[in-house]
Amino acid sequence: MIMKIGLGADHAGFNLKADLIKHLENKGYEVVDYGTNSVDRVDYPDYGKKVGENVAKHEVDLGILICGTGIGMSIAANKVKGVRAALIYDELTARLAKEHNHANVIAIGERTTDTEKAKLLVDTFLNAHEESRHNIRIEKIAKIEEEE
Ligand SMILES: O=C(CO)[C@H](O)[C@H](O)[C@H](O)COP(=O)(O)O
Repeated sequence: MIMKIGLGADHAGFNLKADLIKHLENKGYEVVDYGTNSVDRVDYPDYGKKVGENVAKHEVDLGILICGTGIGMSIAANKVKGVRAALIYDELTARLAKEHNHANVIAIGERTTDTEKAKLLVDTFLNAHEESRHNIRIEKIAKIEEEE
């Protein structure tokens, strides 16, 4: 089955989002663009929430969020129950976000990561596999949500 990936960005991530959408479509992924649709100033929590909710509802298999640094987007998306959003900034964090943290959302900074590197990080994340030895930790994260 073709993997469906939801992307969201604020104004500071709009251009990188467009580049990543083209990259993912060229690779055969189904892409859902949750905005924003221009470089007009918007608020990143609106897009972090939107993508996070669609990942949590399984409308898409994975989410990719882009803002200036990726930090705000990862904070916002992690407020949605069921989301494990990881800020990735090099090949190691891209790979371990999948292997160790079973991330279902990744966040990248357009102001901190150039386009070619961002494509490499996304590919690294997508090609990595969740390691089952970390299941107990993922379950403990889910339990924190139940305690709220
Ligand atoms: O990086 C971000 C949050 O972590 C966002 O892109 C913010 O919008 C950015 O930090 C500030 O953007 P602005 O263009 O200076 O308003």
